[in-house]
Amino acid sequence: MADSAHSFNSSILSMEAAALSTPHPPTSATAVFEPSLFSASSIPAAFVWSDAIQQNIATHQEQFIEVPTVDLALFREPSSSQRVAKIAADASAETGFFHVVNHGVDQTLIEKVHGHSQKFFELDLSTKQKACRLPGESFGYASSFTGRFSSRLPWKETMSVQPSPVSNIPLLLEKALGDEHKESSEVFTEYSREMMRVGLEVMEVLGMGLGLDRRSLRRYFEQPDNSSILRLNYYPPCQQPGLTFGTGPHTDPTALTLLHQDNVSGLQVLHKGTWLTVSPRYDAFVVNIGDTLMALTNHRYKSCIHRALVNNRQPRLSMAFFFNPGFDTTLSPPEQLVDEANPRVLPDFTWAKFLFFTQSVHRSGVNNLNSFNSWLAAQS
Ligand SMILES: C=C1C[C@]23C[C@H]1CC[C@H]2[C@]1(C)CCC[C@@](C)(C(=O)O)[C@H]1[C@@H]3C(=O)O
Ligand SMILES: O=C(O)CCC(=O)C(=O)O
Ligand SMILES: [Fe+2]
Repeated sequence: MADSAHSFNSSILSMEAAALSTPHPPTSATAVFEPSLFSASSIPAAFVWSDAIQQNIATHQEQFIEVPTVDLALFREPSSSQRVAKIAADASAETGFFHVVNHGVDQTLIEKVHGHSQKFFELDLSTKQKACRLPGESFGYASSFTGRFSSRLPWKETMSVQPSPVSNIPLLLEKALGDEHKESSEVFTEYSREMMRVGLEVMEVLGMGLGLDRRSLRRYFEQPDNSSILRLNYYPPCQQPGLTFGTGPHTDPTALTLLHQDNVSGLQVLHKGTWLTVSPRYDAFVVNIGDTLMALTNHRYKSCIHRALVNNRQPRLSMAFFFNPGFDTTLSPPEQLVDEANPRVLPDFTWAKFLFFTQSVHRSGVNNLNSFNSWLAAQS
């Protein structure tokens, strides 16, 4: 169970929240994530993670992973599409992640998103808090989730926006912060549109990789009410980086994550029992299979266990686009993925229900689907 969680209060989910669970009240903030902390020689106890200490992350010899690469330009060539789909499928069935290149997203747009994200996080804390994630909401600015969780706080600030079905980007930037943030709002909107295009194309690759037709997975994500999330992550320097995590070990509950990291390393994935660093690659997106896609493929593809480390030298920025089906799309695997040898692992569910679970019942970690399955069983 979560240490504590706000109720999730989107209009779509609030009725369900009321019906399914008594939301936990927010705990009082145990530590304020303000700039003086970034140079403090010791960090507050609420940020200390025992698994970081046990695993000696401070002194551990860093190893790098050779990342499988999925080339979308080659996928578009009929003669090589099957070969590319196989690379993606093998990677997704093993560690649940790969790089995607030749994605067609303008490099200048990516640079602009980094620039506008940087500009946002460099604002005064009091200004950022004007776009604050309110109790019960899942969008807006949050520092370290103080209030939502009381221990194992992540060493990060985040800004989360929803590009569709109804975009809250102008509301969170222009309306909360002022007209001078209009350009940031436009850049994040355009980037989200591009991420949805790439997300759909990757779904085609992954569908074909299962031996199915191109639309077999893509069709779950095509409706205009898709509920993806753009989350900007900012990891300030930390003077005791071996005691904490920027983002703790977890799988993404979402369907597919398209992540772009700046040139500071920090992202690690668990590969065959070993934590390996994913070197930043500016021309590529890191694609993570999330729990929702694992469920939708009847566990053929595995959600990727990953985490982000912090360092004591420089801030790090990453942009995660969590690509999701519509809130109410029924997540029932394509029939070809279910047979006697591969019986259904999970019952049907909707992204709305799973999102509610991750925001109000369970704190996301490495075992989200099992916990969700038990919770669903207890509901019925
Ligand atoms: C639906 C979501 C919940 C989280 C944001 C998106 C997808 C990833 C989830 C998260 C990043 C997994 C690690 C823990 C978490 C609390 C975080 O550190 O941000 C998660 C997000 C969340 O619950 O807000
Ligand atoms: O910052 C990173 O590299 C990873 C972030 C992440 O895993 C997330 O936002 O879900
Ligand atoms: Fe993640």
